[in-house]
Amino acid sequence: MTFSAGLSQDSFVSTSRRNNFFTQEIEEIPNTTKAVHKINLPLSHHHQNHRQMQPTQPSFQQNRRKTLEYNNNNATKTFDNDLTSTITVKNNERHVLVTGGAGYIGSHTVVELLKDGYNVIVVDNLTNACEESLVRIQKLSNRPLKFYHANILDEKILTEIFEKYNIWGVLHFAALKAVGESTKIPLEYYWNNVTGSLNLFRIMEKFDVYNIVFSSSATVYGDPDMIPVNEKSSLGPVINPYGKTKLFIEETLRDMCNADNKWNAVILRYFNPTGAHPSGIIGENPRGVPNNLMPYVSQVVQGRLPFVNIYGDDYDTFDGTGVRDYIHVCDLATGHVAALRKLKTKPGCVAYNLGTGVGYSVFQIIKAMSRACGKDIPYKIQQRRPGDVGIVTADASLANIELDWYPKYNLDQMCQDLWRWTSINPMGYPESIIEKKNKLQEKTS
Ligand SMILES: O=c1ccn([C@@H]2O[C@H](COP(=O)(O)OP(=O)(O)O[C@H]3O[C@H](CO)[C@@H](O)[C@H](O)[C@H]3O)[C@@H](O)[C@H]2O)c(=O)[nH]1
Repeated sequence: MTFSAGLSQDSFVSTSRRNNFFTQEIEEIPNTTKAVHKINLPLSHHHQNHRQMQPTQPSFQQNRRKTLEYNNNNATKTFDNDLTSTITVKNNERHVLVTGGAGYIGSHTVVELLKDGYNVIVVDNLTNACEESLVRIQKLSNRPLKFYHANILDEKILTEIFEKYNIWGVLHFAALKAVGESTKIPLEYYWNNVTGSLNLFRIMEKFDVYNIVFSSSATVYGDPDMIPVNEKSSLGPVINPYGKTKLFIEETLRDMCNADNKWNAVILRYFNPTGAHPSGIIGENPRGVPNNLMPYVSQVVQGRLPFVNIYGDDYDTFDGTGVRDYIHVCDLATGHVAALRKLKTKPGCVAYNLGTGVGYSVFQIIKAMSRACGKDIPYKIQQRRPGDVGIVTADASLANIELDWYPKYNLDQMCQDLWRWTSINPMGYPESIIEKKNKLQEKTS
């Protein structure tokens, strides 16, 4: 039987809103020695009369791979627009490298990094991310970034990047991330996530770059012995290969920091990221049928899926459905900026939970999404999903105290922002030339 959760309409974002604000032009520049793309960024109406954003040719010699370098010669030192307050760009020639910066959490973090004045280089192989997010990030933050379409397993390209730029630290997001998929193709997960990370760490060490922020997950706690879970809780056992890769990389970083005090690592354990940038311009772009609850619910609202499967209503929770600690992706993003600040104090290896400390059940999530979109949401109660636990919430007081980081967004805001992003971008990001080519190559190989 299918039920439906409908609540009074608190706020409604019209699905008729469409994002025609961004019109990306990508043009192949015929050049015998370089395969480059030119990106023309659209202008904010605030700036159209004052300045022109002109793409420039990449200044580096790279002729064997697809590399994009976004540039904006006329970037101003201060700016304001309707999305950000006035921001002073610091004069800091040092860069941070963001692996996986085109993905969901990475892209929102890059916006915050650019706002905070960092010079950002993104490395992303675009397997689970879209190049379009990078175009939009620059629009949002009104600052350029540099992008390498590359895999972290590629020692040669990483070496070139470290040779070329004065890199101060690395934010390491790049990873395969689907729990279910990891049980089917474990070798891919160990190869990409573990070997890729080891490759990155070795190259960092070679170039005397010892500052890293690592994207970990609450999954490292396994089935936690106490709720809310704090950083002193025991780690593992973790049953799926995805979670094992996170735990192994954490352990590697701890060993590296213990062995050599030049290394500093801030490990961030995310709870359940959701929402999207409040502008509705960047957000999560799941490929295929989403595994996670929030994007799944959102596709049900869109009519792309018929109903929400509620995996179990017999847990020992107040309404029987699973309870999780959902956190707005923009709060996670500011957590990374706080982590970089922490790295400047040379803390050794430290781990922090990033969550709100508040748990919501599956029923509460469906109701909150219903309020955000003003529609009834059909659902069906199903068997428990294998591997799920009843309740996981964070004790994030360590991050509050030591990082001076506090989440700002509540559940209704998370749902409203998610729904705004979904309404404006019903099918996610448009595919770039690179992604189309990748797909074609996958089909023909
Ligand atoms: O279609 C769905 C999907 C999920 N759920 C339930 O919703 C809750 C949240 O599930 P989901 O969104 O899949 O998140 P988690 O299973 O909590 O896993 C997330 O959070 C973990 C950290 O806690 C990360 O390690 C994972 O990568 C990330 O997917 C759970 O109670 C699920 O049983 C449903 O009822 N129906």
